[in-house]
Amino acid sequence: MRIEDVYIWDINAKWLGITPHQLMENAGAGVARVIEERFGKGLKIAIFSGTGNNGGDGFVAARHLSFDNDVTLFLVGDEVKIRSEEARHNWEILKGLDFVKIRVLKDSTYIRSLDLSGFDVIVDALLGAGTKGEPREPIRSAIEKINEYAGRAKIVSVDLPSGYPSKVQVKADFAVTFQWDKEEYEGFERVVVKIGYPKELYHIVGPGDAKFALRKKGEHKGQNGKLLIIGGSGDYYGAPYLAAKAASYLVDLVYLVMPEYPARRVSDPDLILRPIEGRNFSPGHVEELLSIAEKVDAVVIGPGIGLAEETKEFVREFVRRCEKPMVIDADGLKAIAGDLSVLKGKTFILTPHTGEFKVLFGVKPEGSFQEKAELVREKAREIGGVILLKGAYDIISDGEAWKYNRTGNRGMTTGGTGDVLAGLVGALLALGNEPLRAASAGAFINGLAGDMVKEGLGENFTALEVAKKVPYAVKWVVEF
Ligand SMILES: NC(=O)C1=CN([C@@H]2O[C@H](COP(=O)(O)OP(=O)(O)OC[C@H]3O[C@@H](n4cnc5c(N)ncnc54)[C@H](O)[C@@H]3O)[C@@H](O)[C@H]2O)[C@@H](O)CC1
Ligand SMILES: [K+]
Repeated sequence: MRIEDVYIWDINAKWLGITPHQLMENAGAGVARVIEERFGKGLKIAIFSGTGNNGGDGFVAARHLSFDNDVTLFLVGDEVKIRSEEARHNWEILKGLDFVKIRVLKDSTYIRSLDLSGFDVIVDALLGAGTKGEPREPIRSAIEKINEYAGRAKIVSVDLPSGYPSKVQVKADFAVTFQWDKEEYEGFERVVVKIGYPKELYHIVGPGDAKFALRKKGEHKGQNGKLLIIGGSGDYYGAPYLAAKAASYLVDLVYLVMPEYPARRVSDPDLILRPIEGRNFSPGHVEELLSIAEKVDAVVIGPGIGLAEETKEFVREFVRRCEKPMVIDADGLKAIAGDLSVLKGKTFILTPHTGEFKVLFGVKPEGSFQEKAELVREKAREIGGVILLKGAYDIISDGEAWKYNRTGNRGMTTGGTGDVLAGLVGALLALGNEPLRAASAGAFINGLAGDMVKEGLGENFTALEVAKKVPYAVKWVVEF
């Protein structure tokens, strides 16, 4: 478990309706439970809380422990700094209790003069995951004060020893950390307590994934992604256009390369249109496309590209030689189905629907979404890349983890929504995301945009409307 995942899962938990109040209650109750399990009851307990949510867990623990123990709560800092609603709520409860003694400590000199002898257990809830830099006063003095009692009283840290990883940190007997043991924490004993996250969080794609994937990478033009989209054939210009349109909301530059015949139908100032000679892509275009690919961060190949033999050959040759991360979609998938070896050593995402999946791998995904997920994972592992299987639940795997996305609705069976998806996934790749995250976040945003269209129009809409809702979906995600 990485701290980055915790950030994402917290947001996804909120989306599932799990409130910060519930999490804090479970966290504080968990700390109290572990203390009583290890050390018994009837204890004299000092709890040091800071003004963040780590301190909030301390307030909750104080209440739980007060039932069978003698509890003193030391608030280190000014109570007006208790900002989160859940921490404030628990602080107000504590203030109304007569059996919990409360002392507010703002002055470092006073903290240094404190006498904590007589306490059996000291709970350290000063600083947690929100710590920035070295501990500052008066927290620093409180940490040093607690450490004077190491060996004399049992010291239990909430989430992690306050001050970690700087030099000045609480010398804890152990830390009670929440739900998962975080890989990054080391050097202290950790006891993990669950705080009510459901199993879904391992697999569900939510706004957390999308928010993380959308973080801006730079302030200058070109730093936030350049994407190449290769598609179109004969009369088909809609598919690559939709992919490009959707992508243009996320990245700085979209190069749309189409055969000149369909390209004549497109005029859009948001896109850089590069027509190439002829009605279809053919192997003669490979060099030209590879040189455009040099300039971008990622490539989408396949929307509307058609199934002419020369085009299939072009796709295989391009994929075999392109070194950029790629999204391969639609007819592009059919082109490579005959020779999956072109994917060897590449960074790529395949975006098949059920039928295309069957063409690619010779088996049809069937059964529950968990069963389908196992199959997708198996095939992703075999080909060494990411597969996004489109459906009522989109399933995404990189061969190790699998995820599923629930946004979207029946209206999205309309033609072209898959092209929008391919464009979004490509854009997220171009932003520098790892393929599993790009695919997951793309599926989420695409479905959310579709759900927003449905709110206004019902279930009869077109893919262009979905593409145009992308900025609204992105805004929603960023603000969530
Ligand atoms: N879903 C979640 O995020 C959960 C979080 N929980 C608790 O919330 C904690 C994180 O809460 P917060 O994000 O509020 O962060 P913290 O409580 O770790 O600390 C933030 C506060 O400390 C101050 N601060 C930061 N760095 C400092 C420094 N170097 N010296 C002095 N003061 C400093 C900040 O100004 C802020 O007031 C976790 O460690 C955990 O204990 C739990 O309630 C369980 C669920
Ligand atoms: K702590």
